[in-house]
Amino acid sequence: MEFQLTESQRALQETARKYAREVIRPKAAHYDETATFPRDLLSTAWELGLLNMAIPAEYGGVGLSHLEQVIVGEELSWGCAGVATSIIANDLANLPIILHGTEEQKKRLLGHFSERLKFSSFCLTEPEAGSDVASMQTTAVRDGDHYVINGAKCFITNGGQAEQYTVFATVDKAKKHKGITCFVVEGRPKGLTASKHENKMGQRASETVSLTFEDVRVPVANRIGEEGQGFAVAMATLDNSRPLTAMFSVGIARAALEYSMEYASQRKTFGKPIIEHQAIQFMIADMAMNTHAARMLTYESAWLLDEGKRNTLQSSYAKCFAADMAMKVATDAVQVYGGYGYIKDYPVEKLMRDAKLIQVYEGTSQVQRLVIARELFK
Ligand SMILES: CCCCCCCC(=O)SCCNC(=O)CCNC(=O)[C@H](O)C(C)(C)COP(=O)(O)OP(=O)(O)OC[C@H]1O[C@@H](n2cnc3c(N)ncnc32)[C@H](O)[C@@H]1OP(=O)(O)O
Repeated sequence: MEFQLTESQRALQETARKYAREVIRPKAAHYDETATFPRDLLSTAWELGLLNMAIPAEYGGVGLSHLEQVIVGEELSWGCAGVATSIIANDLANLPIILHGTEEQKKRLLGHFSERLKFSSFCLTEPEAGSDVASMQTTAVRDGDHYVINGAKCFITNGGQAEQYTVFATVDKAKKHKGITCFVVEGRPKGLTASKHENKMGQRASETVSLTFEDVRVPVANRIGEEGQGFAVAMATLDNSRPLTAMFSVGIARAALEYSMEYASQRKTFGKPIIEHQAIQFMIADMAMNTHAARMLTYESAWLLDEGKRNTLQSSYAKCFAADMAMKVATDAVQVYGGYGYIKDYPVEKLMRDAKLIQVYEGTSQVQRLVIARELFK
């Protein structure tokens, strides 16, 4: 067992850290304030090979291991979790193709992402179904060598920018999860419309929209897996993507810890820097300890995937622990800053707003506990 990064992993970490420090951080407050799409930042990420990390090199992607992806994920989120979510959305959308596509589909549907900066969206969540994926209402009806998709999806990252959509729909509602099927919709066909960008509490740099599908035709050749396999495709995708969202939490927590240490060293009360008060020392010790514990859980959940092992349990351990931890650490950072922590001119209230979303997306903290309990009692 090794507890240190290799030389190439450290080099990759340094590239991502430099990008986060010099490119993301200077503009993070602007994109948070304006809630506009950070295309310039994403363009630089694409040029540096920090976008499309999960697409294997043989299909034109960056081809990083899962461990390498989470190492990068921590740095991106340290820069700004909203920008990190925008960057990673392509990988989430492309994972079903990477994991379950045929050779022909992988070449055709992944290869073009290396030609220029392009976005792809993962369309699973629906207004009524939410966490209960098996209850989705979007339908896909076979019509010759096409399917016709009708329905609505919500909370879709980069949905207004995307040129490709990975969409889950049911071919038979009565079959519940056994009717769900995965499709790739190319381009922006007639009948596919995106709403305005949602006005979110945090991660405001990531674009979130609702999508409506009205008689959207998709060729049978773009069905990923068989009819009825879509639920398993979605669950396997989330097993693969949750380590990254866990690591986003670590990035937020590390930023909150660093800001708190810096502020606590400068701010004085009762004649000494507040870091010399044990009350503050204990808070900062807890912040550091829990950030590190989440990082270790996340490394393990990613390493299992690199070993070709199922990581459902460890992926939910990491996502759940890290998300709840980041919320607590960011809230404590606001406490360390006192009144200034509540003011937007200081950096920590953004971290608290950004952390909250990680307890909600990619499976809420409650869904993670459900998965953990089911895995334990299997
Ligand atoms: C990184 C950037 C982030 C971008 C923005 C974020 C985007 C998002 O948030 S994506 C959407 C997030 N949504 C979620 O995470 C959905 C949460 N819900 C779930 O995960 C599931 O619905 C969950 C766990 C509640 C289970 O639901 P439930 O309907 O009870 O299904 P369940 O009975 O457990 O399983 C059904 C079948 O699937 C199988 N299955 C379950 N889990 C898995 C798995 N991990 N792998 C393979 N198969 C699985 C089961 O074995 C079962 O198989 P069978 O058909 O043989 O019985």
